[in-house]
Amino acid sequence: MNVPVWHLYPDAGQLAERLAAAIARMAVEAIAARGAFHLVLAGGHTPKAAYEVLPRLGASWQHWHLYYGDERCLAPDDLERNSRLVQDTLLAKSPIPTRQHHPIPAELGAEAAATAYTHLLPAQRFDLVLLGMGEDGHCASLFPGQEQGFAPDAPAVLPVHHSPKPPADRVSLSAARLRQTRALFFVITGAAKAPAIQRWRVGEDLPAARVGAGFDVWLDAAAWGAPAVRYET
Ligand SMILES: O=C1O[C@H](COP(=O)(O)O)[C@@H](O)[C@H](O)[C@H]1O
Repeated sequence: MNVPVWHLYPDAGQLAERLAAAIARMAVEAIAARGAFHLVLAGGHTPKAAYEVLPRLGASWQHWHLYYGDERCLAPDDLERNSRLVQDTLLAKSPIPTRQHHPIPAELGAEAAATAYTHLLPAQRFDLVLLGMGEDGHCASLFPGQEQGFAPDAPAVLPVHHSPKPPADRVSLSAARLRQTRALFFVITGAAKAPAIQRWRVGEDLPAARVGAGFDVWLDAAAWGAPAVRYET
């Protein structure tokens, strides 16, 4: 399967509500079936609205385990850290045990953090991976032209240097590890992402397209950029 399943919402607010409800539902199902919910969180600013809604809809928080698809090599409390956004939204209002929140220790530097996170990741596949997408089509910290993250023998976690988007030093899960999951949702909103979505739709080999092949893309009308055929209800 090379194409994703596109899910269109009229606006970012409705998308966030529906996404949070879907995550909460998947958590209930995973906990009932396997006793735990292993969720990989997206970085960037796009998922903020869903992270703010989720505490109202989620339950059985003691069984949630949180991981990250990527992190920026900044101090732990830096406002540009992906984990800082999660701390200020989802974690501020949901009692997920601290020991089950697994930020990437990117403050150690890219190499040391990648090694530490490799040992910390669960052996089994994730229940759900959330990913955003940059205007250049990158996802997690897998940027166009940086092939290491897509190699068949890539490690699960990679140090990333010379990122075209600041900061230059980052840590990212590889494409193969991100795809070891029961479900993967891209979350993409805003008109600035429309050109990359258009490139994805016509088959360009963007990092997001490579990771997302066969999975789901949730997007608002602005990111879709063209008249919608049908919105999700
Ligand atoms: O640098 C990154 O950018 C993308 C997109 O971020 P957004 O602010 O436009 O939502 C993000 O998905 C990635 O995880 C992040 O580290």
